[in-house]
Amino acid sequence: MPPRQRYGTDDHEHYERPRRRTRPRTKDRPSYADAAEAVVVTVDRGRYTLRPDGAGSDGVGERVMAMRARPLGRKAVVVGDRVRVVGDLSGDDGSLARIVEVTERRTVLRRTADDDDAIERVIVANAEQLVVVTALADPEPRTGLVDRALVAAYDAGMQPLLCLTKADLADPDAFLTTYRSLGVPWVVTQRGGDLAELRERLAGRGSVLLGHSGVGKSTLVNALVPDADREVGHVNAVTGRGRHTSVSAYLMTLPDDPADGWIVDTPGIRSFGLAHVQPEDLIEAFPDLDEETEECPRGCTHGDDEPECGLDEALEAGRADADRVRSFRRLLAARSEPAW
Ligand SMILES: Nc1nc2c(ncn2[C@@H]2O[C@H](COP(=O)(O)OP(=O)(O)OP(=O)(O)O)[C@@H](O)[C@H]2O)c(=O)[nH]1
Ligand SMILES: [Zn+2]
Repeated sequence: MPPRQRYGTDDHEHYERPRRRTRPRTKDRPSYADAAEAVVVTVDRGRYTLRPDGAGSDGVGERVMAMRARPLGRKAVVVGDRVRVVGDLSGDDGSLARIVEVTERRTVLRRTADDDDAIERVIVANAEQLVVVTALADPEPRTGLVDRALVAAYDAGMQPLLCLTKADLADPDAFLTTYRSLGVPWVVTQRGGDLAELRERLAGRGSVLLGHSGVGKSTLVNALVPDADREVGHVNAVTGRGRHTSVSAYLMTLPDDPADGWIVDTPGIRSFGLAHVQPEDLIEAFPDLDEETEECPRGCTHGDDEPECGLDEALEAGRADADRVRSFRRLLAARSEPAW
């Protein structure tokens, strides 16, 4: 019986029992049956900003501050997590709700420990797509960085999307040659151009936008979510911290998308360690190549310095495309390049 009904008006017996016998037994522990569901919008030093399902309706705020409750133990709570929450959901100043449960994650985008940060971290949960924002010029695109972002996407089980900005300054063809054989989808954007194609790619799903300073990521975010600055500003006002100083990832629902798509901006993510990514995990993103590695010697990394790699046999036998194998091996090598 749900706990709510234990205190129902029909339950006379419950109150007539001697007091001692009503001592809570294990099965009477709170089950949080009336907890609300919410998504984690941003995380800032132990404080979580949530958007509850049904936000904006009776007594339910658009943005609710919360802390973690004891039942969570040490489990991390990250941006994009679906959580169950109890307590004050009004979102009023000074109110604080409690997160009692984190729903199982569909994807996890993580980064390995790096110089600035000794802990391996999950950056975003439940996103399906990683949008790698790269300028075609000013700054010049850097293949190594794009490759590293792709490795992170494939490892996370996310679909990559190349978003090539500043197409008014340079032609995308030369750059795209590098990615054609991997089959990475792409869109181009330019100053004054419309974002219809990008919006279509973002509709109805969760996407993380990753890009280096100056590539035009903020310009895109502001066009997609005209309220973006105000939203992030509001969170920092509540937490008492300056704008864009401490928030490293921030989730926004797309206002023009009836299918409830959302994006996560990552203004604070400056490095992206990939040491945790194993060749076996990466090659799974390329089933045709994966199949060719079944006979590889134990521990084969599938790199071009491996003496008996199945990928080389597949090339010799004409079963694999040389450009595709070369590109896959370039991604493998990008794991250990410095910085993202
Ligand atoms: N020519 C051209 N310039 C653009 C385009 N998109 C953005 N810019 C310019 O590029 C510069 C950087 O854009 P931002 O949107 O601030 O880039 P960002 O990636 O968010 O960089 P940070 O704010 O430093 O993190 C700005 O001067 C923009 O006006 C574009 O499509 N074409
Ligand atoms: Zn191999």
